[in-house]
Amino acid sequence: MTATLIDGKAVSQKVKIQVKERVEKLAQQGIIPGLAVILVGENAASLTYVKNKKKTCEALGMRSDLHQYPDTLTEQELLTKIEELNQNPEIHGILVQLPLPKQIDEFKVISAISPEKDVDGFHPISVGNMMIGKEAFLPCTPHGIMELLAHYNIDPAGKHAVVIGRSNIVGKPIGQLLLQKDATVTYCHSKTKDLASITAQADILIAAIGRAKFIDHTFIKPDAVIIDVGMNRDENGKLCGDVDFQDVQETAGFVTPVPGGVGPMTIAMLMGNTLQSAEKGLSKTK
Ligand SMILES: NC(=O)C1=CN([C@@H]2O[C@H](COP(=O)(O)OP(=O)(O)OC[C@H]3O[C@@H](n4cnc5c(N)ncnc54)[C@H](OP(=O)(O)O)[C@@H]3O)[C@@H](O)[C@H]2O)C=CC1
Ligand SMILES: Nc1nc(=O)c2c([nH]1)NC[C@@H]1CN(c3ccc(C(=O)N[C@@H](CCC(=O)O)C(=O)O)cc3)C=[N+]21
Repeated sequence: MTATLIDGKAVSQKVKIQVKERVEKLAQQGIIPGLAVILVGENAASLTYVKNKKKTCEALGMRSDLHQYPDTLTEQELLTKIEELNQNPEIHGILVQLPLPKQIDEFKVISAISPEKDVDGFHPISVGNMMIGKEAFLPCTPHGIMELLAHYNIDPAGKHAVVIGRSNIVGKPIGQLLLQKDATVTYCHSKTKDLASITAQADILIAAIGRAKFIDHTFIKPDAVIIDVGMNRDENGKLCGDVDFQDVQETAGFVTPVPGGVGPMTIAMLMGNTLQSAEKGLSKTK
């Protein structure tokens, strides 16, 4: 038996259709959801993400402004720009593309974004609210993964979920969201000993490592759900995930491809958060 494909592209289309309908409703009241994306430097992965976001915003009738700067930008210049966007009523979401050049303190920058416009869900207030299960913008990649699981009727309750990676943007928050859905969660990272013996116990395995095709069938339990977050280039320069997609086919129960898995869901969730921010702004002014 080959694994069932978790089709992130198809699920993201459905999400985007729903977003588009709500954008059209807002437009009748004269409001266009606006996303501001700040890109400092020329990180290749960031450029692809930025391009996809712009395209999607346009397709959904949303506004997207790209603010692009050379990697010599100072921290103060960036903070001034963020303050200006915080004040701009036509902008409902602000996203600062990570990583930032080393002269800029990432924490300072993220903390400067108004939590009401923090559509990435990276502000400490958003993170705190998410942790205690209160309303917050959820980080797009983990939120997209939860939507994928729900769409395929994969209920995390009582399952052993193993997360490889503990970054603030993917690893840590996906573990939290799975915990909220009653999974038993184990985090692994670069200091974990005997990784394969732990991942082999996973009913749901989340790979957020950043190493091309690192996870093969020897890491996984038969019929496990494998979610591949990685965005890497293989030896031929082709986009690939952290999972060796071909090699796990006969062992896994479900698997996400790269491209076409988690990535498109990340974009769809970002559009959803920006729309939600615009809708909230409207209800406040009423
Ligand atoms: N599809 C999407 O929408 C998105 C994809 N990505 C991609 O996902 C991947 C992860 O991103 P991100 O979380 O930002 O990456 P980080 O580099 O911040 O984190 C990588 C994590 O993997 C762990 N790790 C590294 N090597 C090993 C190893 N040999 N064994 C076990 N654990 C290891 C690290 O451990 P330690 O903490 O000990 O260093 C770290 O916690 C990247 O490929 C990125 O491009 C990211 C965001 C969105
Ligand atoms: N502040 C911030 N927030 C982020 O969410 C963030 C970030 N910085 N920095 C970089 C990473 C990476 N990331 C991706 C999202 C979507 C795709 C994506 O759309 N991938 C598609 C297509 C890729 C292609 O074809 O090139 C796919 O997997 O099918 C990729 C990568 C978000 N990140």
